[in-house]
Amino acid sequence: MSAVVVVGSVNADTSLHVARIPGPGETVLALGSRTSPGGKGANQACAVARAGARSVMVGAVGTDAAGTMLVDELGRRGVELDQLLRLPDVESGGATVLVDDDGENCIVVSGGANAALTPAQVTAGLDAVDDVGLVLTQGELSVACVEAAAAWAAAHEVRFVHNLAPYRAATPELLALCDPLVVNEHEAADLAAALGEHPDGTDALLALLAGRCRSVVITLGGDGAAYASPAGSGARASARVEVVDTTGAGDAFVGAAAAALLADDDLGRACAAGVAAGAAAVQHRGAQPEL
Ligand SMILES: Nc1ncnc2c1ncn2[C@@H]1O[C@H](COP(=O)(O)OP(=O)(O)OP(=O)(O)O)[C@@H](O)[C@H]1O
Repeated sequence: MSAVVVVGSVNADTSLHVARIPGPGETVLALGSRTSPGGKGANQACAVARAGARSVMVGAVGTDAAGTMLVDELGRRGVELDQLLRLPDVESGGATVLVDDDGENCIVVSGGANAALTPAQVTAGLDAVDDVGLVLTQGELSVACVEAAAAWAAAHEVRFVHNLAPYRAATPELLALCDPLVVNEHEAADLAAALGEHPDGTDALLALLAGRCRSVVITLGGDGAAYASPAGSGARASARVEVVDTTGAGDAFVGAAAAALLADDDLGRACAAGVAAGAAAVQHRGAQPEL
């Protein structure tokens, strides 16, 4: 059975619920806290599995207790972990997530084992997976690891999907392989600015990025998502739902959309699947639903 292989970060998330997110120099008391599996790669791998597709994780955690928790939790969520390395002498990656009463968040990520992963380990991990149907990456691994995954996908004629989150500079060569590039509105604007352009509005942003990538998706928060590809462009609206916590909404979108693309859905149907998963994600606390 063909797999979505997620080459990405795995973090232990500590989520702190606060009345409001503090400014510089301020201290606030948390109203509650919980530790759960996170990291954009792991969140997306879980979303792929939740969508019913075969999901394989290529990445790294430490040999610490957090690493053991992460392996257990991802396994329980149906993600294949044979290529998730346990690296000695390095801590597992971690993120501290502040979520306020309005569901807004603010996140600090510590790379740990994710930052120690090498491009050669990424390539070896991909080589070891049987029947890779789609390679999915995000911006929390090193640029060199993402480029190694993209190069592997190109060499093996496998679809490459990149979620440029968090935003960072991307080469024209990497962008040209993305099918699609998935970005939110801020990441899209940052990317456009880096290309020396300041297009006004989503349609202009889509047109600009579609010219640099094989296809592009811009997620629009509560408004859903818009897409453009050589086969056509369009938008998928989100259902109006009560927002509890937006953490991981983008990851839920990307994982569900990748699972749909693996099943040969077109980009419009993949966006519809992503929007439905994103709307479900904002209705629970944390990056992933409790099991
Ligand atoms: N308020 C909302 N109501 C319904 N759906 C939402 C809402 N916010 C986000 N979503 C869903 O999640 C998807 C991704 O959201 P968004 O565009 O905010 O990405 P993001 O900034 O990467 O998210 P995050 O960083 O919070 O995980 C949207 O396309 C939509 O489907």
